[in-house]
Amino acid sequence: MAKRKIPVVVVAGFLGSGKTTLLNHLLRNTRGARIGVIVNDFGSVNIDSMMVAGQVDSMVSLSNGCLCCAIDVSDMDAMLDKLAHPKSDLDVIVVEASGLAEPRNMIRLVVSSENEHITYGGLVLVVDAYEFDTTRERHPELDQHVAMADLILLNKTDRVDTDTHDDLLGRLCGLNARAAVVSTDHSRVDPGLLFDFSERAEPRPGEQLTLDDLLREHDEHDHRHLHDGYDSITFESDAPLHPRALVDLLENQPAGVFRIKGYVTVTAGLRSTRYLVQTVGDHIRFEPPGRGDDAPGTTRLVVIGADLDSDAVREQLGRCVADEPVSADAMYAVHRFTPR
Ligand SMILES: Nc1nc2c(ncn2[C@@H]2O[C@H](COP(=O)(O)OP(=O)(O)OP(=O)(O)O)[C@@H](O)[C@H]2O)c(=O)[nH]1
Repeated sequence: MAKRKIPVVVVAGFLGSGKTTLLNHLLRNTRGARIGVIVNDFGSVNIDSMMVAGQVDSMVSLSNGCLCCAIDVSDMDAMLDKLAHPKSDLDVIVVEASGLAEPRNMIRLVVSSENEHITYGGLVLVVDAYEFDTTRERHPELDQHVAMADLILLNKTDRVDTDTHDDLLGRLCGLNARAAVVSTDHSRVDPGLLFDFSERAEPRPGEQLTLDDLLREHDEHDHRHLHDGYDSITFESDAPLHPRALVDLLENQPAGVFRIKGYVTVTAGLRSTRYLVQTVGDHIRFEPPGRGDDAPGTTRLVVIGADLDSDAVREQLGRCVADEPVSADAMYAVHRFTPR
């Protein structure tokens, strides 16, 4: 009997909307399914791949650019070939696009693949309920992304009140009457909703984009990409950081910054502590580093934003390095942002 083709599900969503959180949730709730992932990060250090490391059956990671433009169909094929081959017993491949990727291009790359073991499995779009309207003001094309999706996760519902949630839910359903829209907190969705996508050789005509549409639009090259104007800066340090200085910087971010993520070591009193730190807009969170933390002791942060002054950002981060002993109570600054 012919082997079933492996569905390739594309997960997209603006910076910080909850894509890696979704991937981690799926990997912890596989129900026996074997999952391969392709992880793409905009920065030169792939923090996302570190955040899912150790949980996944097979992973390919690509950093330093947006999957939607940094690669062509043959590059995508090379990545898919690593995961989908005759001996591969994966049940699904999840492609986590960078937060600045164009979903249209991602779909095109998968649909145009010549790998005979895969089939396009649909687009899952993660929407940050708290940031959606602000982001949409800067990027009206988010409406098109919503319209293209097969499943929409209205995520971070814990950060908005019921009226805002209901209003947003109604608008998303209005933009895409075909897709299921599911409200989630920390991307906790029934995995069956993603893995049961039926085989689909191409986006369904009349309902979203046809293959012809995808290919034609890409040839035109006249459309702006979400990542136009965005930069990413990587900051690395072997010396630990001063927790209060770091929190001060995160609370008063350099102009243009939208997203910061990475691993930090902070020191206070006699202790050094390691965290995974993340900001989305003005929302800050410090968490235990988890299994993917492959360089304990060092700090590696990726800062993403529009029109950033790289030297100024690096200099500001450099000033957070603790160059003399730090009193133990400086750690309270961080404790305000750790999950209870
Ligand atoms: N309050 C709240 N925070 C959330 C929720 N989902 C995710 N987060 C947090 O939002 C931050 C960003 O989540 P990620 O899953 O890394 O977002 P992402 O879309 O992968 O980010 P990029 O890859 O940088 O685009 C993390 O600190 C998450 O813990 C949620 O439902 N509620």
